[in-house]
Amino acid sequence: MATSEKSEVRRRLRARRREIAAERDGAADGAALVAEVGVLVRRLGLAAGATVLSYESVAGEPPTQALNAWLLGEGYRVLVPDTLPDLDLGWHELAPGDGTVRGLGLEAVGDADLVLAPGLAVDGRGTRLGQGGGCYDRALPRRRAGVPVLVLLHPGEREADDVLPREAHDVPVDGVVTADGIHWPDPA
Ligand SMILES: Nc1nc2c(c(=O)[nH]1)N(C=O)[C@@H](CNc1ccc(C(=O)N[C@@H](CCC(=O)O)C(=O)O)cc1)CN2
Ligand SMILES: Nc1ncnc2c1ncn2[C@@H]1O[C@H](COP(=O)(O)OP(=O)(O)OP(=O)(O)O)[C@@H](O)[C@H]1O
Repeated sequence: MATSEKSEVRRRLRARRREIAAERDGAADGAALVAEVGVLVRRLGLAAGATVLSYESVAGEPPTQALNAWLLGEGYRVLVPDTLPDLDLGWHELAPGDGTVRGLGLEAVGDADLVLAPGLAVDGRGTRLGQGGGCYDRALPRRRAGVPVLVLLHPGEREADDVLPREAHDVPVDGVVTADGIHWPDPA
C-alpha cells in the first residue's frame, strides 16, 4: 500500500538528508537561497507587498532564516506555518525584527502569491515527499489558482529521474529551489 511504501522512502530520504546536511555550509546556503529566490521573485514579477508563504527551518533543512529576513527587507509579507493539532496549518506573519504579528487562520493560504515549502525530495513530475504529516497537502489546495509552489531542498535531494510515491491527496509542486539554482520539473 502506498502509505507504507512512502514511510520506507521517507526513512531513506531522512537518512540521506542527515548526510547531506552534515556536509553543507549553512551560512553559504542561506546566502545562496537568498540569491536564488531573488531571481525567482523577479521572474514571477512579485512586487513589494506581495505575500510569500515560507517556513522556519529546523536543523538539517535548507536554512530559511536569512531568506525570510531578506524577503521582509524587500517589503514582502512573509507568512510561516503553525502546525495545528489535526496536522493542518495555521499561519502567522513574520515582523521585521524578531517578533511575530498576529496569528492568522487556515485561510491565510489564500493570500499567497508564492509558496516556498519544506520537503524531503521532489521527483521529476513534481511529486513532493514531506515529513509525513500531510500538512501541506491540506493547506495547499486553499491557495489561489496559479500560485506557484516551490520546495526548498539541498542539492542532491531532487529525484529528477526517479518517481516518488504519489497518492490521490498529494499536491504536485511547480519547482524546486536549491543553493544550486531553480529547477522546474515536468508536470505528470
Ligand atoms: N521547518 C518546518 N516546518 C514545518 C514543516 C516542515 O517540514 N519543516 N511541516 C511540513 O509539513 C509542517 C509540520 N509537519 C509535521 C509533520 C509531521 C508531524 C507529526 O506529528 N507526525 C507524526 C506522525 C504523523 C503520522 O504519520 O500520522 C509523528 O512524527 O509522530 C507534525 C508536523 C509545518 N511546519
Ligand atoms: N487533504 C487532506 N485531508 C486529510 N488528510 C490528509 C490530506 N492530505 C494528506 N492527508 C493525510 O496525511 C497523511 C500523510 O500524508 P503524506 O505522507 O502525503 O505527507 P507529506 O506530504 O509527506 O507531509 P507534510 O506535508 O506534512 O510534509 C496521509 O496518509 C493522509 O492520511
